[in-house]
Amino acid sequence: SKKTLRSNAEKFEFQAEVSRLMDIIINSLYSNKDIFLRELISNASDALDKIRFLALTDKDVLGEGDTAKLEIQIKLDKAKKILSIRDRGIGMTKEDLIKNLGTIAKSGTSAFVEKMQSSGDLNLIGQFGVGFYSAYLVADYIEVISKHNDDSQYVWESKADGKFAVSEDTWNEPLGRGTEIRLHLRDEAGEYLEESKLKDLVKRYSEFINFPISLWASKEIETEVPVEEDESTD
Ligand SMILES: COC(=O)c1c(O)cc(O)c(Cl)c1CCC(=O)Nc1cc(O)c(OC)cc1O
Repeated sequence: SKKTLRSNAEKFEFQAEVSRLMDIIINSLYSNKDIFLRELISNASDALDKIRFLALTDKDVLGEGDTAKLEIQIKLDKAKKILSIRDRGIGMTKEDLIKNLGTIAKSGTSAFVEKMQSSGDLNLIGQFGVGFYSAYLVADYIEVISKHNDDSQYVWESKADGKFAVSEDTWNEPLGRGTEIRLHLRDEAGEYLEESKLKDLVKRYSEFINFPISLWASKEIETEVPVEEDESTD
């Protein structure tokens, strides 16, 4: 659901081409919205490939314990209507977040936008390196939390309204290393919080992925907090 961007965050404008792409995606009548998960799993896999390649020459980059587990975790939070895709890939520094997710469109972006405009076909979005933005097919507010070995943890956020914000992450659980894409789903995208649907999609899109993908549904325990009686102040 829509949120206001964090007040103390550094705010940026999307590069025009990227902004145009996002508008096309959001207004497209493209019906196969499932592709967003294929794109995010593919990005996670690419980021895991990058850190695994670096680890071939420098074992230390992997860290120890959980950060050494090269895997993808998908979490459903029905209460908050948030679908998260987390990987322990190479992650992004603050500069990477700003560059990769908003200011510098990859060369293919305008080519893809032209093609997409006429064909209406979003299916090839991944070939142009801008598959991330397909997540706006199902989410109206996205947070990207990332931790790279060379920087502290940052949060990128945007409602695809022309701007995005980046702030140092002092409130989320530390990732150790990698990226978590937190999709605040649109009201009409509730199907992506159903385990059966996600199991089916993960099976379909993980066929050629070389890393384990686990699916978690967070059980929101409804705790009743007794409303405190007003203390009678005499
Ligand atoms: C390093 O990639 C990531 O951290 C990552 C991830 O682990 C999962 C994801 O869903 C996404 Cl979107 C990312 C970021 C991937 C990305 O955007 N890469 C990228 C790299 C570039 O060099 C670039 O040049 C402008 C643009 C990019 O989008």
